[in-house]
Amino acid sequence: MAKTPTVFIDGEAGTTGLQIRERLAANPHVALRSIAPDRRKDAGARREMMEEVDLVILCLPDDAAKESAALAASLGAKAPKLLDASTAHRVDPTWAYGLAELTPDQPAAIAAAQNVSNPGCYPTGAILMLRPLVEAGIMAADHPITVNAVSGYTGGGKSMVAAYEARTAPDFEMYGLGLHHKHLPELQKYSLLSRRPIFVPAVADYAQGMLDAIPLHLDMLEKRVTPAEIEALLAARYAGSEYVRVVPAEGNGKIEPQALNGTNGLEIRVFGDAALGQAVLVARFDNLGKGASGAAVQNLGLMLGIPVNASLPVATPHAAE
Ligand SMILES: NC(=O)C1=CN([C@@H]2O[C@H](COP(=O)(O)OP(=O)(O)OC[C@H]3O[C@@H](n4cnc5c(N)ncnc54)[C@H](OP(=O)(O)O)[C@@H]3O)[C@@H](O)[C@H]2O)C=CC1
Ligand SMILES: CC(=O)N[C@@H](CCC(=O)OP(=O)(O)O)C(=O)O
Repeated sequence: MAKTPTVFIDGEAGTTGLQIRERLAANPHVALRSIAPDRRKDAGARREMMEEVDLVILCLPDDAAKESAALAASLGAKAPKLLDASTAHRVDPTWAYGLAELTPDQPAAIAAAQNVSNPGCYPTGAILMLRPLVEAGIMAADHPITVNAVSGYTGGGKSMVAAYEARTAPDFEMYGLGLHHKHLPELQKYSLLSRRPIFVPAVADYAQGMLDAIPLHLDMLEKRVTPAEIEALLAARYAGSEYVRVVPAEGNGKIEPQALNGTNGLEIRVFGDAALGQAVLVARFDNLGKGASGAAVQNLGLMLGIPVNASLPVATPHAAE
């Protein structure tokens, strides 16, 4: 019988690490290994662990992730596969970008790669909406794009969770208004945009759930299309996808961010008015699901060639439409 692959989660006690652990705990196709809590930041202990396992998931701040990647590289041929949840390697051409729905070839690229970078939460939704429009020649690569977004406070990791739980953080806050948010390089690169987008994120007083919203003036696009035609193009692009769904934008022009919490799902809607020539593309997903830990488990399944459940064992969607 083939050996069960072994996995070490470096940063397993953090927000992303804990959720990955929860998704893998009952999976009989993978064996999780841990370092004693008091040695978890000890480079020697981490290097020894890396030598033993088949794959390491880095759930660490960027600098610590770079340090871990260097430790793995120092093992040469004995280096495990790496899956990095941080921002450190997302536009590094020697790492595969772990967004399986990016192109039809991406799952195979992730499966074959030694090192995979898990995407940023906000770029995941925006890239999946923009790239098919650029590839189809509907949107020019230099089209001026703005991405407006909101995240639950778990997106800021343990320190932001603590600030919200202590009631010392604002109920709602826009940020990134210096226009240098760390997600911009990957958002621009994988959306195939030549013009730097404007990104306006916000965080609010709820734990989990994300919306990315992209307003479009349709007469400024390369080809005249209606909101329904954009919806049809995206629906055809993601037909058959296990996790990404294009959903009719019914209702009263409202959407809340928490309905997919606990799952690895991502929904795309095209709100719009053909007569006005305007549309707003909206992606909804769990920042800790398809935005982080769910995507990581989906990638781990591809990298190890094993079946996985990328959603939590008991997904707890927060609200119905
Ligand atoms: N939260 C989210 O929605 C998302 C997060 N990410 C990324 O995942 C990574 C982890 O984020 P998140 O889980 O939110 O962060 P947290 O702050 O919740 O967790 C980080 C963990 O890393 C540990 N750690 C810090 N430095 C070291 C070190 N030198 N060696 C070993 N362990 C260390 C921390 O331990 P201790 O607490 O003891 O210091 C903590 O357990 C980040 O790079 C983030 O950008 C990616 C997508 C979304
Ligand atoms: C609400 C909040 O602060 N969110 C974080 C993004 C989440 C994160 O740090 O993770 P990834 O870069 O790995 O996606 C931020 O805007 O910096």
